[in-house]
Formats: sequence, structure tokens, C-alpha cells
Amino acid sequence: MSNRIAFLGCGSMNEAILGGLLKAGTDPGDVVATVRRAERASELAGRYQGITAIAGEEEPDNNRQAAKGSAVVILGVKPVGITDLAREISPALSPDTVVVSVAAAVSIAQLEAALPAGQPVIRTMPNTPAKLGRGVVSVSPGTHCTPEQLQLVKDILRGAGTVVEVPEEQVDALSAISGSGPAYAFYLAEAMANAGEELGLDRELSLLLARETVAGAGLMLAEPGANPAALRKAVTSPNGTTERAIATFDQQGIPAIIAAGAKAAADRAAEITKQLG
Ligand SMILES: NC(=O)C1=CN([C@@H]2O[C@H](COP(=O)(O)OP(=O)(O)OC[C@H]3O[C@@H](n4cnc5c(N)ncnc54)[C@H](OP(=O)(O)O)[C@@H]3O)[C@@H](O)[C@H]2O)C=CC1
Ligand SMILES: O=C(O)[C@@H]1CCC=N1
Repeated sequence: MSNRIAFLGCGSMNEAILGGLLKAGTDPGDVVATVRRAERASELAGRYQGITAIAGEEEPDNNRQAAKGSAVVILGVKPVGITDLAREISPALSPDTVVVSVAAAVSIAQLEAALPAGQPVIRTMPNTPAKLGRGVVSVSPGTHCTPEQLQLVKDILRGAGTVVEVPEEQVDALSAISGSGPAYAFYLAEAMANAGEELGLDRELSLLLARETVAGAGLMLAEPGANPAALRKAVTSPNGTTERAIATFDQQGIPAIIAAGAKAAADRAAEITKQLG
């Protein structure tokens, strides 16, 4: 079996994983990516020298070509297209090719039903900081995935960040925290930039302050043993300014609002799973 990894559907998420793996030392010659548009394929080939990127509008057989002979294929299209893609590549898969899906809401059972009987499957839930090797990626093995195949994929995905193994029943909850979570952090940065403007700062300065502050705080959280509550307390002088801000957030129900948002994300995943049948 080759070392080849095929990224089938290489948009925001699969590109982030691809970027993280290359940064961690994966040989670009072992990477093939497929997309629909030729323009997107050229963009990827230009950005990641040495990979192969194949556009469906130029080579309609691109997904099967990429899947053939790959040790691992990572399905990265939208949830609604995942099982069609799985069926499309089925004739090109060897029995020990591990099929990894990054899709929200597509169950292992749905994936396995679309693939040849006995095909090893791993359902994952990554997030976009994978691009910097700072993502979180969950793995949940399917029925036919051996411990060695799971280990192989975990070793590969470690290039994208922290790998956690979870039972499939927990994926929707995990996705509501780490899968969608980068968007929540960016949303906070957007809100902070707007708040600075309302306080009279000019737009550019306020955006710079918000970006660097959220990024700097993120780096502190990334230190071993970091505790968010302790880090917050270290900024909050008794009877000072931060204390007033946090009290206002609490009074306005921000923690409950965040919990409600996360629950809505998890509920939406369950809803999509049902819709996909
Ligand atoms: N974005 C995120 O933060 C996260 C996303 N996910 C999951 O990742 C998956 C992809 O999402 P995302 O990356 O945001 O979506 P994007 O729309 O950014 O990427 C989808 C990519 O798939 C390509 N594509 C579509 N159909 C085909 C096909 N039949 N054959 C080959 N390529 C195809 C598109 O090509 P083209 O560009 O040419 O149109 C595009 O590059 C989803 O299932 C989502 O649930 C999971 C965790 C986080
Ligand atoms: O928004 C979505 O559906 C995907 C899954 C998690 C992050 N993005």
C-alpha cells in the first residue's frame, strides 16, 4: 500500500487539514486533492507546491483517479454530497483503503452503506485551525476499521492538531464546541472590534486590538495546563474595570447564550442526519 492521501473535495476544511499535514512534514508528492473547478485546482497546486490537484470540470473521473491506490481518502464535500461521493469512488477503492469523512451529521452507518461491504471507515470532526497544526480532530472508527488502520489515521491527523477518540454518539456535541468553535472565537473578535468602534476608536485600530487580543489569549490558553477561569481571574482586578465588564456579561446572560448556541448547533447536526436518511 502506498503512502498516498487523497483529499476528495478540498474546500475550507480539507484544505486546512492538508495544510496542517504538509506543515508537519507530509511529502507533497503523496498528496492528491480533488475539487470541481479548474480555477480552484490551480489555486491549490500553486499554494502547495508538489501536490496533485485535479478538477472535475477537466477530468470527470478525478475522484476515482485520486482514490485509486491511496492508503487513505478523506471525503471533504458538503454533507449532502458525501454518500454520492462514496458511491462514486467505490469501484476505485482497494479493500484496505481507509475512508475518512470530515462531514458533520453523516453517520458511520450512512457512510458504510454507501461503500463496498467491509470497507474501513473513520468518521472525524476536525476544525479549521488544523491549517496551523492547532486543530482538534475527533475520530470515531467504523465497524470494519482495524486498530492498526485507526492508528495510521490518528498518526496522520496528528499533523493537523490534537486527536481525540470519541464514540459516535458524542460527535454532534463535540462538533458544537470544537467543530463550529473557531467561528465563535472569530465572532467574539468581530463583536470586540465593533465595540471598540462604538467607544470611539477608529475601525482599523479597533480590529487590530481585537485580533491581537483574541490571538494572544488563544496562545495563553494553548500553554500546557492552562485554565481559562484562572487566566480570566488574572486579568480581573478586584473592583476594577474587567470585573465590571464580566459582571455585565453575566447579568446579560452570555454563558446561557453560548450554551444555547452550542445546543442549536448540535440539534442542527441531528436534524441533518435525519434529513439525509
Ligand atoms: N468548514 C469547517 O470549519 C468545517 C467543515 N466540516 C465539514 O467539511 C465538509 C466541507 O465543508 P467546507 O470545507 O466548509 O466546504 P467547502 O464548500 O469550502 O468545500 C467543499 C469542496 O468540495 C469540492 N467539491 C464539491 N463537490 C465535489 C465533487 N463531487 N468532487 C470533488 N470535489 C467536490 C468543492 O470544489 P469547488 O471549490 O471547485 O467548488 C469545494 O472545494 C462538510 O461536510 C462540513 O460538514 C467539518 C468541520 C469543520
Ligand atoms: O457549519 C458546519 O456545518 C460545519 C460543521 C462544523 C463546522 N462547520
